Amino acid sequence: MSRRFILGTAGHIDHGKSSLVRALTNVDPDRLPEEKRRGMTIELGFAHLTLDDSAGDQIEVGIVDVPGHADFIKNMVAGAAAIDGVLLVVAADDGWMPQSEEHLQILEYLGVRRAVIALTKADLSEDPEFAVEMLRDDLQDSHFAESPIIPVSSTTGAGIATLRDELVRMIESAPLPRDTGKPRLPIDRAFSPTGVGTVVTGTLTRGTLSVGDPVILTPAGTEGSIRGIQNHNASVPAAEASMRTAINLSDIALASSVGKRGAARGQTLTTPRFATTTDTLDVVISRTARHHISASDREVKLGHLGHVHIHHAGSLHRARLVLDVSVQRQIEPGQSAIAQLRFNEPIHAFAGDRFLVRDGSQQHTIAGGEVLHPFGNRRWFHKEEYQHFLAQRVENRDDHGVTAETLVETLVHHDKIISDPSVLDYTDRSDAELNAAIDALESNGIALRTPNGIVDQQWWQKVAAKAEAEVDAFHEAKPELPGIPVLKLQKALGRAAGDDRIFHSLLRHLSTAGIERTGVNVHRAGYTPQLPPAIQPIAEKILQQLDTDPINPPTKKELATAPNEIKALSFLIRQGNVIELDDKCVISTAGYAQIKQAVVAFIEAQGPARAADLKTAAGTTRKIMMPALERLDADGITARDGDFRHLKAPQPTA
Ligand SMILES: Nc1nc2c(ncn2[C@@H]2O[C@H](COP(=O)(O)OP(=O)(O)OP(=O)(O)O)[C@@H](O)[C@H]2O)c(=O)[nH]1
Repeated sequence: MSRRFILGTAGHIDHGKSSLVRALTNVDPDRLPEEKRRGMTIELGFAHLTLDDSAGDQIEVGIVDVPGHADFIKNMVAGAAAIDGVLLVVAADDGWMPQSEEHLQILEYLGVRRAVIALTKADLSEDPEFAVEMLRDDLQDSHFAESPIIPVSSTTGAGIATLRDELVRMIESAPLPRDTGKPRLPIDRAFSPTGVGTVVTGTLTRGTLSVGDPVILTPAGTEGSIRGIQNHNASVPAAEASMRTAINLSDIALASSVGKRGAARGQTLTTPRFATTTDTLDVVISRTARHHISASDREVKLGHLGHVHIHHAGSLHRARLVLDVSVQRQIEPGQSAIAQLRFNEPIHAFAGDRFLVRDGSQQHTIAGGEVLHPFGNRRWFHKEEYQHFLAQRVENRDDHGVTAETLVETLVHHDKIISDPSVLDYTDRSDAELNAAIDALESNGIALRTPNGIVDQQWWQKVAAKAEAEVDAFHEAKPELPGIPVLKLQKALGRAAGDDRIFHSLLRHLSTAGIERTGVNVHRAGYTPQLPPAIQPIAEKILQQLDTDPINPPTKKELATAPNEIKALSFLIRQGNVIELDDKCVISTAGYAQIKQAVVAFIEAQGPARAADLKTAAGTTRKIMMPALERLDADGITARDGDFRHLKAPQPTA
């Protein structure tokens, strides 16, 4: 299989980027009539180059030619957001210019780490070697300080072969494209050729998209599916990570015809699993301390509550910058800071995404950043624990953002419960990487998988121990009750029980410690309620009083008024020794049986009867008979028909 690489171009206007791409590929990347007329690149241009690697295999290079003019920085960022390496172009006759510097800073901010520098128009330079030396100075204190500098001329063809060799070397030294299985395609162009529907183009940064896949445009939230895929003008069944591709969409129109819900640059195409948007990003922001930084750029303030423009994955958003003012109110050149970006509109972002910060007037590129947590919490941002959570993320990063283990560990430490592990979907880490991280954290005693989420293991054990202690304390304090009511236990456990699904997991976990739930109560397995010794005689006395004249028992009030008497009577009712007829009357089981027998005998002999006749037959009072009959109805012995009760026919057994 041939290797793929997305190469961006960068450099000051008229330094010869487009000519160089043409010399390398024989494709003219300036495709707009206006570009031809004005002789400069406005939109992103795309070309395709096939190189041979050192083993003779092919490398498919997608070239994104970005505009050099200062007015078109937005387009430049859209192109640079998805590139694997850069061809930085500097004209030998002009040297390092403002957009050479700005592009270099943008590339650094966006995390581009591989470059070949082309010193173009070498034919116009009297001393190309001196020009190379000067350029080396300009690149000092940048990530590209050691990158190869190749003098070339697109006019004479000099140096082009060497440049190709250097490009191959750079590509071979780069890691293979990563596939996290999380497809995202930031759209750089959207158009609607007659008879074909909507076509979008872009670089699929991760994952795979296949013909027929359901897709969603984010942040618009418009659903559709993939009708066709092209790569370098040929139809393919699927697009893979790091592939420049054109996708023909079903059910998604162009933005111009359906307002903001349609396809346009700035939207990202993804699958429904990854379509959640956010309006608050927790980030780390850095400002360069380059020696070339201009005085006017240096003076731009980047402070707490300032308005900034954020370029991210080809889209541009306004945001409010929030800093932890206990640490700093400003980010000066050369400084980094944890910050929160608050947007007024939804944005689609993953942890690990890079972005560019430009000032409110869009005149200056002032900083770059990386997303630490895509679902920031505005209320918590200033809290110490939250700052700690973010600081840990800053410290444990690699080229793809926060490491998988830190992503999980910091989240369980801070939240204690990840009840919705799908937040981990929004990271530049595959499911396999995240699962391996969770396994490692489980074996280190840090996290624990429960059926309903991932929890902080130590905290979970503490909560489980507290729950056990609550159950035992309840049995001890109220041995006559079957167990602690669920709601009471939930309240005692606070946050742990706030999420019903997690509380459910906790109860399941507790079953291994011999704790069970029956109905609304949680208790030790096999627990039998019993009255405290001091109350037992009271219960016996109540039973005696009820047995004296079983069908004409004393009322509840007559039986129990003192707290211990009430406790004893409630216990007898719960245990089934005494039947509660209504809120005033109780009766012994023997008394109820007598009434039942009298009612059944009377109706069998006389047919359906009125309550008054049944009361006389049973020899009790109306006060007892009325609720007793309702109870007999409920028990399926009798049934009511107007003023009459008849016996309920026994239900056929199945
Ligand atoms: N002599 C000479 N002229 C060159 C060379 N490369 C480019 N040019 C000329 O320089 C001018 C600008 O070249 P482009 O390739 O359009 O420059 P660009 O960097 O793509 O410009 P933008 O895309 O608008 O930023 C054109 O007139 C080219 O003919 C070269 O190697 N030698």
